[in-house]
Amino acid sequence: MPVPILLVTGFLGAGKTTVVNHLLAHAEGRRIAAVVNDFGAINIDAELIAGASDGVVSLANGCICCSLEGDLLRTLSTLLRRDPKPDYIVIETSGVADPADIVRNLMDPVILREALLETVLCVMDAGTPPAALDDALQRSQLRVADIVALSKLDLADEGAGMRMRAAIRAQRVPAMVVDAPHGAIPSALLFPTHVDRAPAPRTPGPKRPAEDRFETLSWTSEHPLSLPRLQQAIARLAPKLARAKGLFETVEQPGRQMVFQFAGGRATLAPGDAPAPGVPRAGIVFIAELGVLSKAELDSIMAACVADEKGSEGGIGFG
Ligand SMILES: Nc1nc2c(ncn2[C@@H]2O[C@H](COP(=O)(O)OP(=O)(O)OP(=O)(O)O)[C@@H](O)[C@H]2O)c(=O)[nH]1
Repeated sequence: MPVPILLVTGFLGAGKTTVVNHLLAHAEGRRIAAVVNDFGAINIDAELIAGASDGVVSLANGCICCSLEGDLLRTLSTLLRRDPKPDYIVIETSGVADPADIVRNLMDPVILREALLETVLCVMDAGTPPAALDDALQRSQLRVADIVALSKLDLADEGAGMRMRAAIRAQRVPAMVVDAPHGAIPSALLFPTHVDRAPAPRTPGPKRPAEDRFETLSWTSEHPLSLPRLQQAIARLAPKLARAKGLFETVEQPGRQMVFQFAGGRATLAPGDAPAPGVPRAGIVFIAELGVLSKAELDSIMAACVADEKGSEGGIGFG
């Protein structure tokens, strides 16, 4: 029987990695291989998921819906030659990927013989303003979904879940909508329980012209970062950012890696795993609309996080 594929899509910072991590942490004996695509040069997602599973393949520095489509197909072929074969394959797209193109790529005859797209899951921040669903990329991510998972309901106001459901219905998306508190979705919804049931092949829609709308800027340092100075830097950068995430040591707690996330205008900091040998002590990926943030401006703002001079107080608070 073909190996079922779960494709996880959703806008920048929606909560895709959180869903995949939850799924891998609750695999209950299933062999789940994960393919993770970050379109920046540093694949932070792969590092965040690596702790939860051995079978993570990272595709970075490009998008699997366009520039890395060949890499995706090669990766899938390699996974399918593994002995034992994975029971399921999860593909997490980057937040800027158009899943319709990936669905088309998965129709490759070599892949189709051994693996079939079973479910497309679109993760959606429940606090997203309904008007954002008019955006072509977000619409495309919703349109191919079989299931829409509402994330971050705990952060949104009371009516947000209802409003989002109504906005999704208004887009005539036929998907089932479920809540995904901190990434939790019943795995029975995502993977078939009767493995002898082959999913039906899909008909991919017409190809959309590629649109370069976002760019990623990576910043690394061999020094730990000062937390108050980082707060000031993020406060300056926030109006220009669509998303940022990174791993670094801090001056305050050297030898311990912190996970930094900036999504939906909210910054958070959490303790991470021990730093991997050979990686820079700080690595952060910043995603902005094209032309909004230059590397020179980013470098000069971020340099202050490791500089010697004393910074002033005040900055963005970490949630
Ligand atoms: N409070 C809360 N935070 C959440 C929830 N789901 C995700 N997050 C947080 O949202 C931020 C972004 O989540 P990710 O899972 O990294 O988002 P993503 O869609 O993989 O991001 P990209 O791959 O960069 O597009 C992280 O700080 C998560 O911890 C949730 O249900 N509740």
